[in-house]
Amino acid sequence: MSTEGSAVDTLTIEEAAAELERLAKEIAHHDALYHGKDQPEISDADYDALKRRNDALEVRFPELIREDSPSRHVGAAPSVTFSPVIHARPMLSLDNTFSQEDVQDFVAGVYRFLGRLPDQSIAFTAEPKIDGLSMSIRYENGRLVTAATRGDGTTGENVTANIRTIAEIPSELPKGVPAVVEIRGEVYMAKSDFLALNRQMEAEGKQTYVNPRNTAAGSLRQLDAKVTASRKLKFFAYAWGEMSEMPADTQFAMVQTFKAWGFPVNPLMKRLNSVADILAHYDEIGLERPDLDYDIDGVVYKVDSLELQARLGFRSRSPRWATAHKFPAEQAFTEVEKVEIQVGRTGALTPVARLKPITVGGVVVTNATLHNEDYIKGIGNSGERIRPEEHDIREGDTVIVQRAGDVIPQILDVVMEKRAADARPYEFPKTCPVCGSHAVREVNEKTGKMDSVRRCTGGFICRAQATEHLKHFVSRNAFDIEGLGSKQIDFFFENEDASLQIRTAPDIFTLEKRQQQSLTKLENIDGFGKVSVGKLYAAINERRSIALHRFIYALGIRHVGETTAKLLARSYGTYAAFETGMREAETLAGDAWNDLNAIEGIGEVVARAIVEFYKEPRNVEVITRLIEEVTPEEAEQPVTAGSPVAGKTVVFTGSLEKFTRDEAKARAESLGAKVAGSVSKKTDIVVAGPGAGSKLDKARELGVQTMDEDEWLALISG
Ligand SMILES: NC(=O)c1ccc[n+]([C@@H]2O[C@H](COP(=O)([O-])OP(=O)(O)OC[C@H]3O[C@@H](n4cnc5c(N)ncnc54)[C@H](O)[C@@H]3O)[C@@H](O)[C@H]2O)c1
Ligand SMILES: [Zn+2]
Repeated sequence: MSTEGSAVDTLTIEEAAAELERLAKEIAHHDALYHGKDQPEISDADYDALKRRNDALEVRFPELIREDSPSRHVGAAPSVTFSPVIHARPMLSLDNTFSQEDVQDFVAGVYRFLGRLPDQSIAFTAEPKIDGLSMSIRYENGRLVTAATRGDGTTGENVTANIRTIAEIPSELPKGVPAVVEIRGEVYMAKSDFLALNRQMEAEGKQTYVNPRNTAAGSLRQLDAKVTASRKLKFFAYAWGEMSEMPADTQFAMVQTFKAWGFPVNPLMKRLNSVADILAHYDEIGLERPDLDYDIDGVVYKVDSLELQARLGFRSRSPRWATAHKFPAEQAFTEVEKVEIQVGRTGALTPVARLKPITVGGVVVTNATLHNEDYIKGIGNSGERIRPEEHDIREGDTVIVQRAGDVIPQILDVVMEKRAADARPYEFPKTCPVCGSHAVREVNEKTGKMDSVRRCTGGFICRAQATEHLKHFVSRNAFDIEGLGSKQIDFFFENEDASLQIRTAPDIFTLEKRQQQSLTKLENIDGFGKVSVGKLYAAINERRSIALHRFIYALGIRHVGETTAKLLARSYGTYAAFETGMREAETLAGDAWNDLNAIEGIGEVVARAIVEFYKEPRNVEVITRLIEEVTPEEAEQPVTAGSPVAGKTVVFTGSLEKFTRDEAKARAESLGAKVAGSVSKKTDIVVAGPGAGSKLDKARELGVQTMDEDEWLALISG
């Protein structure tokens, strides 16, 4: 992304101008998606990073500030779906601050601008920044007349009918209010209502929503106000537009007046006199955040005196008298409601923290992985301390959760101030919670070190291991059987009726035959039906012949992932040769053992795991039954001789139109090429489809050969 670009200082003026142009386009694109369609395609943190890059460039090159610069604009143009409303006073955005230093600078800037000395104290208000959408509601002679979105700050969308459906917003104000009153604030959806809505969508088989903010905005900007009415939106008043008469002379008193007029206002708003107090309130609000029933993404500070606000005035898109102190990106505080143990395919006991739901980086998070029992105690994989000893994770603890990119959310630390007096250290079970067998931490024979993972020793008697095995067997890169997902596996596994039972992989392939002879018909069972049962059998039968590497991968041998399975398939060629080899290697010595270890990419740990797997008679028995139903194909020997791309490293980027990513990758690999995910000096060829971005730029920068799909096809077929 452009934010990773060179330091601003080293750019030439031409480079800076080009980058500013690109940033203006890119940010406008995201603004339109976020504000116009309520459907962002990048996280707020990524968006903020683009904005910061733009700001930094403009500070360094003020002469390059563009007419269409994102630093001069608010939101996005209003949609033509609604009639326009021209705001009597513009609706602006807020400047952002991200660190304590930023806040100090903001406060110091206010003092400097007003020519005040530090002892001539200026009061500020601090209140949560509600993550919803801003609204301006106009009352004339005490009656609601129009409600408008912010739009581009000057012109908003007329959503009066929709706003009238929100119970919390009064349609009439008490007697004696000024003739013209414009209340501004945030429309939002409560977290609990959001979760309930998603549960309902799920039950109806509809797509669920991503976060409360986009759902609130989408619910409000509806042509049919009935939809809005069904969504239980809420409101906080915190600002104003045109006022024919001012009822108060401070920010704080204004908001209190709104409260008296019947508007909901945020109870966490405070008036404070020093930077230290402001920052303390920020921390306090951060701690309260998980318990609030609405999303907030920071704390807003405003100069309290309206007279001083007027003197400070505005920049092009934001007031000089306010700033939004954002919470750190992708992190949030929440509570660990419970620690649960999941048992995996290999018997590993993995602790998972069930969290009080919270949105982190725009996504609702309800779980975080705790990895293993050492991790709970604050010990890392190599035995190093990652948290102080007393910061062990306990049920009921308030914790800091982090989500980075698509990875599973992690717990960074425990907030000790919030720990309950009676919180007890988590006791990791010594037996499998599913089958009750002993769960042990094996000692590595070589290093003498204890494995960080505790495993159930139940093997085949453990229901968790057996079902996870089956789920792995039907997964995308293994047998890939459509219609046989996690839910269905659980259903067939638990079924008491023998004609409907799937306990081991071969049972999948005998299901149809058993069903033909049975009176209990799958198609009569809830959730199946004639058509889907037909489809399921077809999907199963389609896999009666399968690539050897998929077959080996599907067996679920410990440490044998997709890559290892491919290596094995390539070296042994047929399943029979593979199994014979493994059984001959039983003694961990001799030719067969040496052959296995000689395969490049297969180390001793993996080799041992495979041989151990075949020593277990139950495994061999299941595979024997499986082979009666399924035929693993002979592995294709790579035709690399004379291949124009043999030994080359290839990267695919952008959207490919002639084949899927998986297909392109398989084809390249079968021609002896290596397919990599990122571009480096070692890359030989970058194949770029439409929409290719940073990878293509990088390739050009490094002088790597680039081509489009057609050129690639010509190369490999010529
Ligand atoms: N992910 C994306 O693609 C994308 C695109 C555009 C914007 N965004 C996100 O939207 C935000 C930028 O939008 P913005 O220009 O509306 O600025 P902003 O949301 O950062 O700040 C201004 C807004 O804060 C709101 N607000 C909430 N509580 C308030 C309070 N107590 N007092 C005053 N104002 C309060 C108001 O609606 C105001 O308009 C950023 O968080 C950005 O990350 C994301
Ligand atoms: Zn078990």
